[in-house]
Order: sequence, then structure tokens, then C-alpha cells
Amino acid sequence: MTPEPTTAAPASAPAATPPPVLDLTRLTRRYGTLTAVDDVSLRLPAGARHAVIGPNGAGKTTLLNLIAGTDRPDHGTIALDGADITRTATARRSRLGIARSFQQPSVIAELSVLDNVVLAGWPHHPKRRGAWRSPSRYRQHTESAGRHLETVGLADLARLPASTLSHGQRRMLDLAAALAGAPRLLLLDEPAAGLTDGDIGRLLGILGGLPASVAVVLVEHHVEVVAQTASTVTVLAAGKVLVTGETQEVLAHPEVRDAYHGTGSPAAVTDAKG
Ligand SMILES: Nc1ncnc2c1ncn2[C@@H]1O[C@H](COP(=O)(O)OP(=O)(O)OP(=O)(O)O)[C@@H](O)[C@H]1O
Repeated sequence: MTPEPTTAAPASAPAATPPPVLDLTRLTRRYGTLTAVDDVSLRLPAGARHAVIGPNGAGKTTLLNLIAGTDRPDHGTIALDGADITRTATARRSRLGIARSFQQPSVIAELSVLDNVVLAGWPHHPKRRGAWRSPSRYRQHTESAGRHLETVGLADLARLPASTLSHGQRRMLDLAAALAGAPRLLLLDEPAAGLTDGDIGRLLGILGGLPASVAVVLVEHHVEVVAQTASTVTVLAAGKVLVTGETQEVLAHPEVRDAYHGTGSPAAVTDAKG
């Protein structure tokens, strides 16, 4: 049931199959006697919309940390577009196209909303070293940051200090900052947590409008957000993959409902924490 990369090879001259954008092989992370991520394998094609769900403590954030490089596996490998990045530093992974948002938005409160996005995108600028000294490059970069703010609905607040934003707006700013590097792979850690219904509607619109070239790994307790955003899902339980498959199929499975919510009742799925 693991999603495989799609190919469009002509019958006469088979083209090389593109490597998965993300290929996790037997990833394991232990903390003392606890195995937080246990032998997890997953392959995602370019542009995938994949969710990772499971109960609290299942290992979802640890898995994102391993992919982003802020934590290291005890065993297993991670490949991005076919290149092994298991031992690649976090900053390099970021420049290779891995971006993430956090459970607690990583916003610099003293900077303006716009400058938060400018700063986040700066390491990805092809001529970043002398760019502050070039007004045209700075303008180009600032315009690009402005477009990301438009994407997340914060363009009108660009000049305000980020400290003035509500929790929901900070989450959107965190998302704009993650998009600033034009990522190949976007890791989202509970983007709907603490959002109002209105903010969740906005978030769904933003996630639905992400470029097809960006693959998304979404860790989320809010089942509606998972159902509307992800076409495939992995369920983690105690660090292990319980199942990977099509979202509707996986969410409807009684065993998943049991493992995820401790009950097989359908109501518990739609009333999921979020
Ligand atoms: N740095 C750490 N040191 C020790 N134990 C850790 C560390 N990070 C995570 N853990 C443990 O690993 C397990 C998995 O944690 P993780 O945060 O990945 O789960 P999760 O599925 O993201 O949970 P939640 O849904 O509550 O965010 C938990 O038992 C947690 O206490």
C-alpha cells in the first residue's frame, strides 16, 4: 500500500523511473530503552500529499526531526531525490529543499512580518552572499517574500511587527517562512493545532493551493485536515508503521480507529483532537 513514484514511460523506450522525493529505509531512533521510531520505511513520489497520524507519543514528531536532520537515526537511511542525506547537516538539507513548520511557530517577534519571510528565504537565494549590498536583489527577494505572504493571507500585515500577530496568524507566517525557500519537501507538524474554525478553513485553502511540485508530509491530529489534504496516510503506533495507504481507506479501517483513538467508533474519528 506504500505510494510509489509514478512514471510516464513510452512502451518503446522506457525512461528511467524518477527516484522518490523521499525514501526512508528502516529508520530507527531510540532514546534509552524507548524506541520512538521503530524500523520505519516510506517512499513518497514528487508532489505527494502524505499524512502521518497516530496517538500521542507514537513517534510522529521524532520522524519529522529525523527527516529534517535535527535528530539522527540509530539505524536506517534517508534519501532525498535519490541522494543519501542520512548524515547531511540540517542547514544543508534545508538548502537541498527540505522545509518545515513547527508545533510552536518559529517566528521572530521583533521583526516585521515581511522580514521574517525575507530572512527565512535568504539562505536559499542563489546569490545570497552579496545580496544585501544589491538593491535590485534585495527588492527581488522582498517581492518574493511578499508573494508568500499573499499565499497565506498576511499581505496586509506585512509591515507590522510579528509580535502583534494572533496565534493563527503566526502559524500562517511560519508556513510562509517555510515556503520562502521554494522547498521540494514540506514537513508540517500539526499546522491546525490551536486554530479557530475560520483559521482551519484558511489553512485548508492554503494547503490545497500549494504547488504540485512540493511534496508534503503532514503530521496532524485534526482528521478533517488529514482527509482533505492528504491522499495517502501512514499510521504510526509506538514508533512502528501500522499501515500506509490511501487516506479514505486507512481512516475507515476499524483497527486504525482503535489504535488512533482507543475505540472503533466512527464518531471518535471525526471528533479527533485538533
Ligand atoms: N529527546 C527525547 N528524549 C527522550 N525521549 C523522547 C525525546 N523525544 C521524544 N521522546 C519520546 O519519544 C516518544 C515519541 O515522541 P514524539 O514526540 O515523536 O511523539 P508524537 O507522535 O509526535 O506525539 P504527539 O502527538 O504528542 O506530538 C515519546 O514517548 C516521547 O516522550
